[in-house]
Amino acid sequence: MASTATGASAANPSKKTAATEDREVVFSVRHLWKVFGPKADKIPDDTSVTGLNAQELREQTGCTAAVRDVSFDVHKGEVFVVMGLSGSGKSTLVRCLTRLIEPTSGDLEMDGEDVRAMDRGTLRELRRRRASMVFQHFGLLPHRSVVDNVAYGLEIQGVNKSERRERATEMVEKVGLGGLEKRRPGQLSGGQQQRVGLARALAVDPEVLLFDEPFSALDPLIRRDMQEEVVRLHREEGRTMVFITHDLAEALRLGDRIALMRDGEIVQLGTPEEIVGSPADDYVRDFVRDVPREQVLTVRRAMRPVQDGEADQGPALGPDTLISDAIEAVARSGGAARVVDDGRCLGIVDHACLLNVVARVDHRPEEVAA
Ligand SMILES: Nc1ncnc2c1ncn2[C@@H]1O[C@H](COP(=O)(O)OP(=O)(O)OP(=O)(O)O)[C@@H](O)[C@H]1O
Repeated sequence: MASTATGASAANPSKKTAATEDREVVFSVRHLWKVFGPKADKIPDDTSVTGLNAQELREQTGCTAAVRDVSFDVHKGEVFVVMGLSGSGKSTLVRCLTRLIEPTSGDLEMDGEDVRAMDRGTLRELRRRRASMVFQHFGLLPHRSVVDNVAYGLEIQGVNKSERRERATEMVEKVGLGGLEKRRPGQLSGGQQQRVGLARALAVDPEVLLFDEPFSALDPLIRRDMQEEVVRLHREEGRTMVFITHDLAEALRLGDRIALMRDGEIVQLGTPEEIVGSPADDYVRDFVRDVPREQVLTVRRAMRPVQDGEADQGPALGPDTLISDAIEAVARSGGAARVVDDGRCLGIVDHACLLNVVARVDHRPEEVAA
C-alpha cells in the first residue's frame, strides 16, 4: 500500500488537522524508499517485487525495505510522531530526513530545498543548524561540565566563547537544570542527562528537533516528566518536532499528528483522535484497542444533531472538549450539553452519545432507535 499524506482519516477531520493543513511545510517526503541488501536500488522500480510482503521480499531478493514508498509532510510548528513496533522502520525513516541514512529513492525536501541533491558541506550545515537530533543515548562528553556539554554544538559552529557560555547557560535554565551547570554528566541522573542532551540540541536553535526514542531508557515517572518538558517547550516555542516512539501513550500525549508504521509503510497518518476514533484497518484498530477513548476523543465525534428547543439549553462545551470532560459536565447538569463554536450550536451530547463513544458503539442514538 502506498502511504500518502492524505492517509489521515477524512471521516471526522478535527480542528487540529484543519489547522496543520494551512501551515508551511518543513519536510516534504514523496515516495521515499530505503532498501537494505543486494541491488537495493533496483527494488523500488521493480513492480514484480514491490507488491511482496516483508518476508517474501527478503526470501526472493535478500533485501529489507525498511522504508517503503512513504509520502508525508511535516508542517511548521507541529509535533509529528513516528510510531510503530520494533523494526517497523521508524529510525530509518527519520534518519533519511537528514541523510544520516541515504535514501534509496524518492523525493525529499526541507523548506523547499532538495535534500537529496545537497553536497556534504550543505548537509553538515543542515544537521548542525537546521535539524538537530536528540538521541536515546545522548552522547554527552563525560569530562565536560553540563554547561560545556550544552555549548558543544555552538563550539562546532564556531560561536565565540562568551556567547556560547551565555546561550548554554540560558538553555540549561530552560530545561530545568539551573544550579547544576558545573556538574559532570556522571553526577546526574538519567533524566537529568537527557535534559542536558535536550538543552544541547536546543542551544543551536534548530528549526526542527528530531527525537529518536529519547526517553525509552528512562523510568516511567522521569519519562512522564520529560514528556511534559517537551510539551512545555513546544507550547512556549512552537518549534517543529519529529518524535520517534514505539509507545502509543507517548505518541498520543505528544503528537499533533501520528504516522503509524508497519513493515516500512505508513498504515495511517492522522491526529490522535483520528487514529483512535477511525482506525484505518484492523492492524491500527488492534494497536489502539486499549486506549481510554474518552481521554483522546472529543465531543465532535460524539455529538448528535440538535432537535427543536435544544439549541439554547444546557451547558455549552467547545467542540474540542474531551469526552471525559463532557461526561463530567453532563453528569453535573443532569441533562444534555450543547456543542458550541463561535456562538453557533453544532450539536448535542447527552448520556447516550457519550456512552456510545466509551463503549465503542459507533452508530448514533437515532439509528439505534430506528
Ligand atoms: N543497516 C541495515 N542493514 C540491513 N537491515 C537494516 C539495517 N538497518 C535497519 N535494518 C532493518 O530495517 C528494518 C527497520 O529498522 P529500523 O531500525 O528503522 O526500525 P525501528 O522501527 O526504528 O525499530 P526499533 O524500534 O527497534 O529501533 C528492520 O527490519 C531492520 O532489521
